[in-house]
Amino acid sequence: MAVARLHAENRQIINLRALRQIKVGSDLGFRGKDRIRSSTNLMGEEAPEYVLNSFELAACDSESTGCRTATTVGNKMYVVEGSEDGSKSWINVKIFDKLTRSWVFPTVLGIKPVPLKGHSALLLKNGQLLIVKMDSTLDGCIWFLEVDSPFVKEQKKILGTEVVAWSKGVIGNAPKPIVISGPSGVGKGTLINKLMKEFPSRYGFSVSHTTRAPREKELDGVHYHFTERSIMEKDIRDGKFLEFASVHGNLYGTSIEAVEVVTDSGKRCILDIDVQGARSVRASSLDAIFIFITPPSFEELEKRLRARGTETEEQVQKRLRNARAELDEAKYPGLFNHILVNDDLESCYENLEKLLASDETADPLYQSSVKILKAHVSGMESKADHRTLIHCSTSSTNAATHSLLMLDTSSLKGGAPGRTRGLRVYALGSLGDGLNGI
Ligand SMILES: Nc1nc2c(ncn2[C@@H]2O[C@H](COP(=O)(O)OP(=O)(O)O)[C@@H](O)[C@H]2O)c(=O)[nH]1
Ligand SMILES: Nc1ncnc2c1ncn2[C@@H]1O[C@H](COP(=O)(O)OP(=O)(O)O)[C@@H](O)[C@H]1O
Repeated sequence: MAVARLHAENRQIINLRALRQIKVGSDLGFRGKDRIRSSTNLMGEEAPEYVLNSFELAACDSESTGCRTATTVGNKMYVVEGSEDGSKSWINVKIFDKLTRSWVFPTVLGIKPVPLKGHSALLLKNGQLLIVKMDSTLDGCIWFLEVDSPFVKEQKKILGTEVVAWSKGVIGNAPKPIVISGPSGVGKGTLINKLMKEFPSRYGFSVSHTTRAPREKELDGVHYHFTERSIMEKDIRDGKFLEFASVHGNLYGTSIEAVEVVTDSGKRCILDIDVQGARSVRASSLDAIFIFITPPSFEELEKRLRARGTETEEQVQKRLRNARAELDEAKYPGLFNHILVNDDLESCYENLEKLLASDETADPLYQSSVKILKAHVSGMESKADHRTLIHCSTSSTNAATHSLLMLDTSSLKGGAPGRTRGLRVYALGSLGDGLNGI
């Protein structure tokens, strides 16, 4: 019934949409051969607007010339274009300012959906473009380009340029990442190692970048990505980091990729970062659980730090000074969800395990062999309704079929720079492979 009603509603809207379609491109420097589709501005419009163009009309061109979409938001038109040419693939976002009639090349933050052989775009009410990649699995086809979101507005002020930011859409809710902080020598590493050893397939460690020198037994890419300050600073400017901080005189940071490598492997991500980093993650799009590990006494902390024997006396002194500040900052209300005292190692570990188990009832990660060959997205967002239709041609076996998916964007969490989680996808049309009610 619901499916039939949707189809009926959509047929009416197609006609309205035909009248509203704007043809752009002739005066914008596009080559005549390129096809451009434009979506009208949904921002500020009260009435729900939704469309379903015919598949042939809407399907995006994925020839070797690539694929472009153009979406208007206020006085700006956001052009997303990408192509894969042999071994080279590229993706580009540019903005046409209709007032000055000039092109602007924005700072592009986040991880891009490369390769982008073809795509379809739709402007959502929250200032994000929904981008559906073609020739991609269902799990990898949904992306968001934030063009007018609070995050992008803030970055524009900081960077003084136009900014857009990518995030990948993740179907379902994976369990929240875990941020573990605490003073140097309290036992964070020991507890995390124990957890990873006992549950290697459940937890994965976010490998940070640091400018400090490796310790004797530390391996590059395993304990840290050891890097040069100038390289790390450039990557920070390029928006590759979720957070970073200067700790004990060195630069430390969590790259977006470090977290994504873990979550993409279906594991729960553990971050070992300092209190400043924890604050930044709190303010970011990453929806995490924050745990502070505290020592039974300051004397015991000093004893452990010295017994570890990895620091010079000067470094030990610096770490102890910073430890006092961190222990104070941890009391700041609303920063840490849990504070665990690491007195006896076994009982602290047991408490940590219990705490994590109580939060592990989230949905399993969704994996699908269904491939989106071509797609067209159309929205039906209103204040109460955040559903989007994806009209696509799919393939799960050798045969391609035309299908209709509905994407529920009402409970999205996170966003750029990182992942947009909590997407729900429902199959409305002919999709096999157990897709109904994902
Ligand atoms: N903000 C931030 N802090 C980090 C990161 N990685 C490690 N840290 C913190 O940097 C501090 C020093 O770490 P490290 O040099 O390994 O020394 P340790 O804590 O004495 O083992 C610790 O408080 C870590 O939690 C990161 O990516 N970001
Ligand atoms: N509960 C504990 N009791 C005694 N020693 C501990 C305890 N937890 C950790 N340690 C020891 O303290 C030292 C510092 O621990 P580590 O995990 O390296 O701390 P962090 O990662 O917080 O800097 C290590 O030598 C470790 O074996």
